[in-house]
Amino acid sequence: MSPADRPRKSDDIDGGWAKRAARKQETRRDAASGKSADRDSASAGNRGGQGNSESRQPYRSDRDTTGYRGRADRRFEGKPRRTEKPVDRTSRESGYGAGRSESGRTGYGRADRSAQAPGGKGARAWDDKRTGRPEGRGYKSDAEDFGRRRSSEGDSFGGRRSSDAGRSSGGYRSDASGRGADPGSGSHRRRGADDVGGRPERPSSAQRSARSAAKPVGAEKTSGKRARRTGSVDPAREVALEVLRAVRERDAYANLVLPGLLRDRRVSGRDAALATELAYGACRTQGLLDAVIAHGAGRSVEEIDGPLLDVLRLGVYQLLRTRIGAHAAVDTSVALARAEFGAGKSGFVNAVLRRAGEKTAEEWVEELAPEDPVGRLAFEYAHPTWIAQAFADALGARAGELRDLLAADDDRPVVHLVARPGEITAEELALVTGGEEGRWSPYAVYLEGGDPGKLEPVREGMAAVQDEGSQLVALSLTRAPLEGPDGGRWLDLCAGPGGKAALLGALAAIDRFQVDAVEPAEHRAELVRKATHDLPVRVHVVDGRDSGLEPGYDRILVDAPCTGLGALRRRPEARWRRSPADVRDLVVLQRELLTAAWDLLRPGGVVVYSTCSPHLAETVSIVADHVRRTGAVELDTRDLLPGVTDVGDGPAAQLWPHRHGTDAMFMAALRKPS
Ligand SMILES: C[S@@+](CC[C@H](N)C(=O)[O-])C[C@H]1O[C@@H](n2cnc3c(N)ncnc32)[C@H](O)[C@@H]1O
Repeated sequence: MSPADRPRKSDDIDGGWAKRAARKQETRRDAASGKSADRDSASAGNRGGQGNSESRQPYRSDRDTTGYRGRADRRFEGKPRRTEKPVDRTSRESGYGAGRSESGRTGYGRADRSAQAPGGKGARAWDDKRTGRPEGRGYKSDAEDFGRRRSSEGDSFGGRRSSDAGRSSGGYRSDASGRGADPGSGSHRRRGADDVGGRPERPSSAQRSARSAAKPVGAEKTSGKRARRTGSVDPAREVALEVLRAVRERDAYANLVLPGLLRDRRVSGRDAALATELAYGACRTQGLLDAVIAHGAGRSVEEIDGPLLDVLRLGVYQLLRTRIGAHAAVDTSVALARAEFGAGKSGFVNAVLRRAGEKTAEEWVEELAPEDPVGRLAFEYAHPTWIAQAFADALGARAGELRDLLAADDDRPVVHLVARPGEITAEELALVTGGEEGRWSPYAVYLEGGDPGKLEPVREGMAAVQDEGSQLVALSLTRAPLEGPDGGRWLDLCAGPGGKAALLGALAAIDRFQVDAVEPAEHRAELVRKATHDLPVRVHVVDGRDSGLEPGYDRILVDAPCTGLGALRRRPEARWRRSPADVRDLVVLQRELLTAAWDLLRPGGVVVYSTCSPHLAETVSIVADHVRRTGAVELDTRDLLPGVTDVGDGPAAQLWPHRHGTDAMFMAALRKPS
C-alpha cells in the first residue's frame, strides 16, 4: 500500500494538530535559545529517515485531551463552519455561469462606491437610485465582507467575485444572481448615452473628500503639482494602474507586483479588493479591451502611448466587465489621465471611453468578434485564439465544452490548501480554517477566503497552498504499481518551487524514504529548500538533462516546464504573453527531460510525466513519442486517481478547471520494462 493510501483520518482528532503545532513552536523557540538538539529531534518528529516508529503514523498516536477539538470549538464558537454548510460546488467550480453574469460583469460597483465614499450618504443615494434598492440597505457591510476576501491569485489580498460574496453575505446574493445573472435585465446592464454622455458627473462631496487623500500615480515623475491640485484619483485605481504599467513595461507578474504595491501604499480592505479586481481583470481581458479601444480610438493600440493605453484599459474594463457605474468609470479614468498627462490627453480618454460605453460587452462581441466559432468564443472570453484552439483540440470529442472551459478559466480559482501528511489531516485543517475538505485529493481543503499565509497551520508548515490537481499528480506517482518492492529512492526532476516535492517528501517521510529534488534555477531551488526543509528531501541545483545523479530510482516525477496554459486563471496576464513559438521550444526540453528521467529509472520503476498545460504537443505527443522510442509501458493513470471522474479515455489523465475545479493538469504514468 502506498503511503498516500494509508488510513489517514484519526478516529478522534482531539489533540493531534494543536499538539504538533505546539511542539513545532517549542522546537523553534528551543533552537533559537540553543537548547538541546536531542530534545528537538525527539519533539519535532522524525524526518529524514532518522526517526522512530511514531513517524509512520504520527497523527494516529498523537492524542491529547486538551487538544485540537476543544481549542477549535472555542476558536470558532459562533462562526459558521463551511463543513456544516451545504455548498453549491457545481456553481462555484464551473464558475462563470452561476458565479458571474453572462456578460462577465462582476459586482464591484458596490465595493467601488464604498471605497470612494465609505459610508458616504451621497454615494449611497446615487447607488440606491441606480439599483432601485431602498436607501441605506446594507451595501456597506456587503462591501466590507467582500473586501476581506481574497483569491489565490492575490497571494495576500484581493476579493472574490461578487457571487461568492453573495453566497456568504446573504443580502448581496439576490442582487448578483437576480440582476447580474441575467444579461438582458437590470439597470446596470444597458447603459445609454445618458450614462456616459457629455461630461462625467461631478463626484459627490463624500467621493471628493474620500479621494482627496489620494496621491496620483507617478505624480513624482510626471505632473506632481497638477496631480496634487486635482486630487481626484482614488488609491485603488492608482494601484491598479501601476500594476498594468509594470506588466506592460517590465513584463512583471501582476500577482507578484500587486501585494507589494498595496502594502507600500497602505491600501487595504475594500480598496485592496477593488484594486485587485481591476488590475487582474484588465490584465486578463486585454484582448477584448484592446479591440474596443482600437475601435473607439480609430487606430490600433500599438499607436497609442503605453501609459495612456493603461488608463484606457482600466476604464474600458470597468465599463464592460464590472457594474461600476459608467460615470464613475469615465470620471476616474479621466482624472487619472489628467493627473498623468494633462488636460489634452484626458480629452482623448474621455472620448474613447464614451464610445466604449455606448455598447455592452455582448454588443461589442457581436460587432467585433471573428465569425469562426472558436475565434468568437476566444474573443468573448478574452483568450488568444490559438489558446482557445489548443483547448478545443485537447477536449477532442467534447470540444462543445469549450465555452465552459474558457469561462472557468476566467473565474478566480478557489484557494486549495494541502494538509501535510503526518502533520495534519484534511479534516483537521478544514475545521481549523473553516474550509471544506477537497473532493479528489485526501489532503485537499478548499478555502472560502482570507489570507492563507496568516493561517496557523500554514505558518507552522503543516499545510500549504497547492492546487488540488497538483496534489493528484504527486499522489499518482506514489500510487503507481512498481515491479518489485519500492526501494525508497524517489526523484522530482523539475522541482521548483517545491509544491510537489513537499508532498512527496511528506509521504516519503512516513516510510523513511528519500526524495532527490532537481532544480537548475538557484532562486527556485531555494524555494524548494524552504518548502521541504524538515523533510527527507535533498535539493540539487543542476540541469535535469544532465544531473549526474546515480541511476536506479524507483519513482520519478517529471513535472515538466511548460506553457502553463492549464493554469492561466492563476496568472492574469499570462495568456497574452505566451505564443505558439513557446510550445515549439518547450517540447524539445520536455522530450529531453523525460528521456533523462528514463535513464535514471530502474527497471520496473515508474515515471510520471506531467504538465500544467493541456496542449496536445506538450502532453500526449510527448508521451507517445517516448513510448515509441523506449518501449515504455503506459499504465492506466485513471487507476491512480480513484474516485476522480471524467479524466478522459486513458491511459493518460487530463484534469480540467470546468470539470474538476483544478488547474488543467495532465499526467501519464510510464513503467520501465524489467
Ligand atoms: C512546472 S515547474 C515545476 C513545479 C514543481 N514541480 C512544483 O510542484 O512546485 C517546472 C520547473 O522545471 C524547472 N526547469 C526548467 N528547466 C529545467 C531543466 N533543464 N531541468 C530541470 N528542471 C528544469 C523550472 O525552473 C521550473 O521550476
